[in-house]
Amino acid sequence: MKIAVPKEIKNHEYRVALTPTGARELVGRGHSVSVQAAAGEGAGFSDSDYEAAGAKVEANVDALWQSAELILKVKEPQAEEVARLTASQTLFTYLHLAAEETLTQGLMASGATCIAYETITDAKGGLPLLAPMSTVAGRMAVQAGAHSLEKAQGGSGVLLPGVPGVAPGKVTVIGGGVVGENAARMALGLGAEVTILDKSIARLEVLDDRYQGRIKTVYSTADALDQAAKESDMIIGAVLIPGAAAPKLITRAMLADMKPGSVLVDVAIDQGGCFETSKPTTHAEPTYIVDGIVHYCVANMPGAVARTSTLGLTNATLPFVLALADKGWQQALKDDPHFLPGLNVHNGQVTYQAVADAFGLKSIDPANAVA
Ligand SMILES: NC(=O)C1=CN([C@@H]2O[C@H](COP(=O)(O)OP(=O)(O)OC[C@H]3O[C@@H](n4cnc5c(N)ncnc54)[C@H](O)[C@@H]3O)[C@@H](O)[C@H]2O)C=CC1
Ligand SMILES: CC(=O)C(=O)O
Ligand SMILES: [Mg+2]
Repeated sequence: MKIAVPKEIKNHEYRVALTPTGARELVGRGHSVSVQAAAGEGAGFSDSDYEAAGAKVEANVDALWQSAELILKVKEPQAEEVARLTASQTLFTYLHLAAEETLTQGLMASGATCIAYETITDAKGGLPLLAPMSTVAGRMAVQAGAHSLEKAQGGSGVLLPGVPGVAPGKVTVIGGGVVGENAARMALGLGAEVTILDKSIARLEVLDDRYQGRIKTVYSTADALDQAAKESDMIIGAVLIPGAAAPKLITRAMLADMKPGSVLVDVAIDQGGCFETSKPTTHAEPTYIVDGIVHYCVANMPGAVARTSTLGLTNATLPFVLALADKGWQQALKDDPHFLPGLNVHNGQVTYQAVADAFGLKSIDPANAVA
């Protein structure tokens, strides 16, 4: 199969979808791999590393896209990339479509087969291609939030660990999944007072058992959210309803109850965000202030630590990439019931229910698309 790896063009996105190690695996199985010149640079991989692995380095972007059967990316295609997609091509990348109607329409119009990393499942009920980047983003959320608490960033001037004689800052994490647990761990390590809110009792049980009271667990209700707004120095939004738009859990009215200069870090922004006042930001300008509350809403947080993130992401994606290349997308998805829900758009139709629901579209069963 002819596989192309474009250089990412989203603002401050330095990850790459395939490492030289992955290229070597694909080439060894008889596939042809073209990598856009300098695509791996931000993650520490040179063009010559890819050439040594048997890949072709392509400087001509038009040629790269036109010759590809399978396109491997990290972030959702930007407008100029959507315009390049054709009906015969398969795209494998993060898509987060429920937050992006224009992108959804563009992918439908392209006719391409679009498989999302974030809706692939595993036997344990997890999201194995989202988890490594959720781990990164959760760990980053606290360092981004701690920086945002500094006065120069518009923050309240609270140091999370406090000092002897001065109480630590309070961090509330809404959603105790992969992002949430990793954020809580970092906040705990810094010495903050940490509370996790979740709707899943089973998940709260796991966290309670794992942290033995060092992290407080609270069942997420409107009352619990009100209290979190009043008391927290930092609230981290880490909820997910797979594939769907995030519920708005902190409203604009609630900002008035927060302490001035407190910080909202909305990691769930890639699914539209879980705070009413969130809007996507970039690493170039990560924060903005609404009603005295600092908002950090970067939609591609892991891109900033591209070396670690690329290695973590490609470890998880490679088995799926190999299956797509070896079998073709239809057979690969047919053979693996956890790969099948990755299919979001095919032949002009949405194949993921939560995405169709977000825009009032009709979805078709992915099983019918591969039949
Ligand atoms: N901004 C960025 O750069 C990145 C964003 N993310 C995003 O972070 C979000 C969280 O991802 P994961 O932790 O992997 O998901 P996850 O599925 O592991 O955890 C989500 C948790 O939210 C809980 N939840 C759902 N609805 C809730 C509600 N109304 N109230 C309280 N808890 C609720 C669930 O029970 C679950 O425990 C996703 O939107 C993901 O796409 C992930 C990586 C990078
Ligand atoms: C999950 C995601 O959107 C990211 O890693 O950028
Ligand atoms: Mg996006």
